[in-house]
Amino acid sequence: MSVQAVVKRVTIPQLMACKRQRKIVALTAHSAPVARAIDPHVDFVLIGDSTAMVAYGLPNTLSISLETIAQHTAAVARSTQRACIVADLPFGSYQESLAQAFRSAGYLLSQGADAVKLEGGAIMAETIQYLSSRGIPVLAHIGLMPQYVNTMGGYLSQGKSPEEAARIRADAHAVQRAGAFGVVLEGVQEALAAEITAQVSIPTIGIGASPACDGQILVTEDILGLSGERVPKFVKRYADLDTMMRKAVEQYAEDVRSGAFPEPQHCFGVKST
Ligand SMILES: Nc1nc(=O)c2c([nH]1)NC[C@@H]1CN(c3ccc(C(=O)N[C@@H](CCC(=O)O)C(=O)O)cc3)CN21
Ligand SMILES: CC(C)C(=O)C(=O)O
Ligand SMILES: [Mg+2]
Repeated sequence: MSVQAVVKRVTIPQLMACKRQRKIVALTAHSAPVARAIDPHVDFVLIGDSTAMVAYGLPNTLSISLETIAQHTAAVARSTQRACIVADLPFGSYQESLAQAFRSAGYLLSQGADAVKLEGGAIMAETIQYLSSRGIPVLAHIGLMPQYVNTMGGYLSQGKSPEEAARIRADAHAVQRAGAFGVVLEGVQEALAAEITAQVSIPTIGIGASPACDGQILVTEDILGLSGERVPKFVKRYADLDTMMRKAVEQYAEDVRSGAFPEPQHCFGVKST
């Protein structure tokens, strides 16, 4: 029998049980080093379609493929032991039909995801019901939905008018009824987030949605200072890794040019004859 300690991943029922007990902590990751760094500290890690923007320099999240999300999901799953793995279903991989959604979500689970996330409320209820009743846990994402950037006309906070707030409230109830294990609330005001969090029995995960939510998620590059100057208003920067990287690379370049690097300890011994 192995003496190696078996670290069990956080399960979906464990995440659900956090509701009103303790805050759920989540961050995004798409690479091994970031996944290793966040694994001990988060309840779940999201392989977000924001990878399109923060890792591939694309202008929005619309053009990242299922295959690319799958590759990053496999990398993150290999590099973590503890955190639950949630992968974003990218734009175009689930809206066409229930069969397409199951095929895409099933593929992400085969690559190491424990659950998938998809954008949409009432409009996606049938899909959420289809997947969750067939063994694929679904995290819903409502409010500001980046895959709707073209119909919204930008990344605008949602639920400001009473009609919009009522729609988001109805979306939260619809995804709960459909079987979502949780719901991401993005870019909604505190009063609405607090009301939804109090009304639904599944955990709410906020991003730009106030401390009233049952948990919080942010894009890791944003908190590390690796996503450029323009970050959403809701981001808090905890480090400036961009400056650290630039300084390290500048020093390396200087050392190569001056001959200060490599030193003897960086060289393989030359056998004297
Ligand atoms: N790096 C990164 N971080 C994110 O949080 C993120 C992504 N990328 N890509 C996908 C979406 C896009 N997101 C965004 C992007 C910008 C704003 C933003 O700047 N919003 C304005 C408010 C606009 C308004 O309501 O008028 C802001 O000032 O925060 C919000 C969410 C969140 N997601
Ligand atoms: C909720 C968030 C952070 C998301 O969907 C993403 O990073 O793609
Ligand atoms: Mg996303």
